Amino acid sequence: MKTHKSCKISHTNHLNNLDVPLSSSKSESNRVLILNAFSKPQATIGNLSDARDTRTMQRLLSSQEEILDVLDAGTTMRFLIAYHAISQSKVTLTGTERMQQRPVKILADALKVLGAEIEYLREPGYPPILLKPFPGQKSTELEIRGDVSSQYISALLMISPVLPSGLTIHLTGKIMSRPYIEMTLSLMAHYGIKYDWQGNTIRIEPQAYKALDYTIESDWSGASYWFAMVALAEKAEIKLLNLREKSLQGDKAIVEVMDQLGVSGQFEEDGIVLSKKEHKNNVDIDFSHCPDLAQTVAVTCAAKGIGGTFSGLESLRIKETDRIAALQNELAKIGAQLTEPAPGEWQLIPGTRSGKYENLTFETYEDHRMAMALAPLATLGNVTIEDPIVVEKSYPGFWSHMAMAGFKIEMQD
Ligand SMILES: O=C(O)C1=C[C@@H](OP(=O)(O)O)[C@@H](O)[C@H](O)C1
Ligand SMILES: C=C(OP(=O)(O)O)C(=O)O
Repeated sequence: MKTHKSCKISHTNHLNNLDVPLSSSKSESNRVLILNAFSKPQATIGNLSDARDTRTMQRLLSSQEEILDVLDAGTTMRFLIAYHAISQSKVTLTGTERMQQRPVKILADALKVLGAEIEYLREPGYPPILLKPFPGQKSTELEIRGDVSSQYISALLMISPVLPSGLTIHLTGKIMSRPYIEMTLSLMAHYGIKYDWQGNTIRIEPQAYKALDYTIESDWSGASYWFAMVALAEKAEIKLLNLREKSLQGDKAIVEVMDQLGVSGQFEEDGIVLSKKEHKNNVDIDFSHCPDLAQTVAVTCAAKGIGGTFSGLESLRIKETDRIAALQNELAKIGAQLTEPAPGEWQLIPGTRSGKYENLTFETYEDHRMAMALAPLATLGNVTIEDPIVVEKSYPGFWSHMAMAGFKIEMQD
């Protein structure tokens, strides 16, 4: 997709008889690429994601360069730090300006306990980061906080079986984004790895990855924007393809969340059919284990006039942008407020401007999820989304799928 200044989406409030193909999961894809890199021979991966973050992971895993640029891909950065920390190569990992503000110290400190030699090239605790050839394993056990990013834990888990003495990881504090840790372990199990998870301790013995073909499911985070469109449209019945009732992705939680916001989901063999139903007037949602759904849900509540009590939003400040600040700014344009009356407790106050909109323009803060969470407002009026190319990070087909759904999409320079 070419870079355009903005994208105008013309108002459409009926979405009918549509099969949405979606992108496949970038979280599953990025893990399977790392696991495949550790396996001999490699497995065949079906339905690998077309997300830029996945394409970047694939490209960098086969690169011989000394400086690897992950762009704005957080999982790619965190997984590759662990991968290269225990390799015999000398590699620098860098990324966009924002990526250089996303913390990696907790992961790097854990890798140093293992014996890795790591240097920060600019700001201590942040990329760019230099990973020297691994001198050998110094420890078989480490402690790591579970309340900042699960990506650090997934990164350590995936290298554990190939460490000469395996690894015991003690998780401390609250465990956030837990389904992503479970996804990592389930995919490792698919590759033949045995693990033992008791309480807050995970033990993985040294063992070989065995390639087994795998087909990646559609992306539930990307699906959430379609749930939002159904919640907000006047009439809607659509099918989202290749989503399974038994999923490795925690963002499948969108089915239960949107059930309260007026969307009924019925699983079929090849996906899930969404239709409209009654909604609640107030909801109480904890996003600790599905942080990527927060923007979709906040925008949907704001536009439907539903009050929200939200928790588990801590990690939103260290993602592609400060997602709390970005939401506060953009929700204000539809008269809604996101406030924090007590630490960690958030209130979504829909305000007076829910209903139909005139022309509204939204900024996206270099964050794909801001663009895709705000786009469903086109069911209520004409909407302009700035910097539409941001969606490429996880869902490059998003605008063309919206066009398929009947929205008139005009890219503007
Ligand atoms: O492991 C993963 O694939 C991800 C974990 C989550 O991050 P945190 O664990 O930092 O919350 C999520 O927000 C991100 O989009 C993808
Ligand atoms: C936070 C996200 O991704 P990452 O951390 O991999 O950049 C996301 O996709 O919303």
